[in-house]
Amino acid sequence: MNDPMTAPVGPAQDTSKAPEAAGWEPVNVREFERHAQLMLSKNAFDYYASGANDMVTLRENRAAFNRLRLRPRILRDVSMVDTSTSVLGQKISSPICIAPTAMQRMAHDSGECATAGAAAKAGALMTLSSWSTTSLEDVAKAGGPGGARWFQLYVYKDRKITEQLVKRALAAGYTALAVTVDTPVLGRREADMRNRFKLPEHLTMGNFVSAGGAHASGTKDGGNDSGLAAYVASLIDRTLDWNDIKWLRTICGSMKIVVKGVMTAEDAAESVRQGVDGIWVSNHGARQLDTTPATIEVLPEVVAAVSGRCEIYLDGGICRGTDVFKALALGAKAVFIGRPVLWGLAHSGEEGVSKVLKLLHDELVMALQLTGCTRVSSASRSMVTHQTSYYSKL
Ligand SMILES: Cc1cc2nc3c(=O)[nH]c(=O)nc-3n(C[C@H](O)[C@H](O)[C@H](O)COP(=O)(O)O)c2cc1C
Ligand SMILES: CCCCCCC(=O)C(=O)O
Repeated sequence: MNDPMTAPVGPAQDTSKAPEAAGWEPVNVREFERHAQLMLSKNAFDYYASGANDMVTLRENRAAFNRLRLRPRILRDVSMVDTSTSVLGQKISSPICIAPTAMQRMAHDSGECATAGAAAKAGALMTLSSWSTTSLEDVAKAGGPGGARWFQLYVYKDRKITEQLVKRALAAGYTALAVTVDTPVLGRREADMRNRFKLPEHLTMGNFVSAGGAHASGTKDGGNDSGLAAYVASLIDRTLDWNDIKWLRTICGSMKIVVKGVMTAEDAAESVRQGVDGIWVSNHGARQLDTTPATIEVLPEVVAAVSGRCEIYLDGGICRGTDVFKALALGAKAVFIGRPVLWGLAHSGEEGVSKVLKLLHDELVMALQLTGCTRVSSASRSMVTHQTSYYSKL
């Protein structure tokens, strides 16, 4: 297996098969996606890009942001803008954080290490997937001692494996566990079914190498189906409930606990009752239950139910600085981006991720300036309205 820290530029960056991609400097996230489509194998691009079933929610995650209108304030000296903030007491340079996405080495040989390097350079928070193609220890090393890092947890049926993973994350300096709660079974991703999705043979699930066998390969023979769905069905614990969150608290040491995948006021209120440290509003990038609402649409009900008792984060469909602004204005403490990071990786590894982070950061700064805000906490509820509110006043 290649050492991800020193691996040569891999086939994903070979533009000889995609001459249209050579020298293309995308100017927005959607162009990074189009570029990635030219560069990546169909197996990899479809896995990264698709949503579940008819992808209604995938479209909604974007469309709902576009239905919101901004109400800018004027004459407020925006010559200096400060985007810094904090999550769970940790200072970060920007409210734009990195969501966990599995198997990043399909996008670039340097995969998760490149993402960690770019995050550390930008002072951004990175969340590493349980299903990383690099070990969590190597990713921590790549991010360096100052890097802000959370670890995303999938709970395995084999609780010893789960417990070891949690202990390793603690030892490696991850400061929070983002427990993903929306994935008792894998969503129906039809492109992966058609492609009979498989993790390429030269890659492994970096956190499970010592567990060996199916744990490390990341896919099982799914027959005519996606190998990922078969892997999840055989190894991931679908009995997960609130008692497991209590159990995780007993083994996670100083790491905080964030539940990732909250979509209703009821579950937000229950999460607070159960004493979680943070609530992550997410529909898993529209890859699990299709026809749920967009995340930005459910944010207000979650904010109301939580009523300031813990931090709230949001992901899903963010690809503009104005999207970030809208989520902050509606009560998110920070936002997370999933696919945009993969598109940056596919473009040019660490440099590509840095470019995506900078692009979104610059767009956020401009959104703040043009709405009359000099810091992220100035983005307020009154600055966002639904497009229909203008028609109702006619
Ligand atoms: C290719 C891919 C892999 C993902 N892998 C994980 C994962 O391992 N763990 C997890 O909790 N969420 C995973 N997610 C969901 C993301 O963390 C996040 O919720 C979602 O991507 C946000 O939407 P966005 O891609 O529109 O930014 C994955 C998403 C994608 C697109
Ligand atoms: C227990 C479900 C694992 C899902 C695999 C990675 C992921 O979250 C995704 O593909 O989406």
